[in-house]
Amino acid sequence: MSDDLKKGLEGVLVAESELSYIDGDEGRLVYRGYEIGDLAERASFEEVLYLLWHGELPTASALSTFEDELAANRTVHDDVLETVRRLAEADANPMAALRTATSMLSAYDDEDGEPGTRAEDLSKGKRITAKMPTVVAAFKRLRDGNDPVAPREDLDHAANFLYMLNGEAPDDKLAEVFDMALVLHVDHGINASTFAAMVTASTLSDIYSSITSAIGTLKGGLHGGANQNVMAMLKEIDDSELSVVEWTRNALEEGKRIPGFGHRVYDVKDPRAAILGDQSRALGNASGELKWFSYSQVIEEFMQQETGIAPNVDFYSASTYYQMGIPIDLFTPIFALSRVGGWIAHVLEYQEDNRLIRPRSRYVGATDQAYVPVEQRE
Ligand SMILES: CC(=O)SCCNC(=O)CCNC(=O)[C@H](O)C(C)(C)COP(=O)(O)OP(=O)(O)OC[C@H]1O[C@@H](n2cnc3c(N)ncnc32)[C@H](O)[C@@H]1OP(=O)(O)O
Ligand SMILES: O=C([O-])CC(=O)C(=O)O
Repeated sequence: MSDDLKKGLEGVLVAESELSYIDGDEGRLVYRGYEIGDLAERASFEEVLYLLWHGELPTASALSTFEDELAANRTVHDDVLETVRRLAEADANPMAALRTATSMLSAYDDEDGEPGTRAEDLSKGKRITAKMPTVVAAFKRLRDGNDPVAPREDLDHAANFLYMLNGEAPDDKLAEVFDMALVLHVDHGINASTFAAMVTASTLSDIYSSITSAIGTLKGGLHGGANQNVMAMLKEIDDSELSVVEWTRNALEEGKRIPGFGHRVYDVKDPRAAILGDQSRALGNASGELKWFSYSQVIEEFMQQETGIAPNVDFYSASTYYQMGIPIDLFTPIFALSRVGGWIAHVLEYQEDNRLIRPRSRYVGATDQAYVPVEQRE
């Protein structure tokens, strides 16, 4: 492979950004100058959304207005709920259902501005961000044979989602852990799904199209879909006769990738994995069942020793969400409920100085072929 061909666009710079800084050697992540650890511990998801979209942390009154605006936009149109019901009855993949419903939401967003402008994309982006949790929670409830629970405006984004999912308001601790997870997942440079959103936006398409592209891209197992695969692995290990180390060693010997490990940018442990690992351990301690955290820790140590490959964000989010009682196939939709904030932020930033994104491939196929009519082909 020659030097000018960057398979997977590795290391290729496509934009300047003030949104998130990643130091892959030190394991450091910063949103607009603020360390991820500080934000995870001290800021709410709404505050971080505001920071990403507006460039600075909100004042108390700006935050309150912003929270109210999001909360007032949580309800989704009955037609969309009806489609979600059909998708649930058809046992659709939850990410596919979210992708379809998010796309459908655009038909009921009657703001008629100019796509590709900040005003239009920000106001629609707020509505998408407000409504996606309602879609995911409704899908889960309908799939379980329950009616959807209408959103509550008096709860914050994290607590309201758990309320709509379970039909009862979460205790403060669970709401806090979930809010922290939303903060940790909201942005991460030009990852694959963010790039997908930017490619779509760069054609001057609309923000619903960008978010729909991004949801489809986040779904895959090499990206956001890995969090579900991590939990499936932990459960498979639990069901097997093998020790955690034996299972992991066999998987590596069979040439399998261990979900939740490795990263295009980090050479060391993802800082988000460290924070989520603490949450996973704390939940295990609180319930008295440390199995899922312990398995994860053994895998991490073994992977470090055998391969030097460290965990990424998806590794400990899996056991964290599982211990919160969240169904495994909702882990990636939950990632999307957070990352939508980053997708919107990058679209807004890129469109300040938009240029169509259009890379090239090197043609290595045949040339000078003579066309043969179909009846003469053998
Ligand atoms: C939110 C997120 O998207 S975080 C990432 C979530 N994805 C996963 O956890 C899936 C598992 N991880 C992977 O498949 C990869 O590490 C990726 C896709 C994340 C990054 O891939 P790339 O940057 O293309 O790395 P690449 O595929 O070149 O891997 C480099 C080497 O590490 C190995 N490697 C990378 N990840 C793993 C893994 N999880 N398990 C075992 N080996 C791995 C590869 O086999 C390769 O080895 P080789 O050079 O001997 O062939
Ligand atoms: O940055 C990436 O390539 C993947 C990732 O960790 C994320 O999207 O959060």
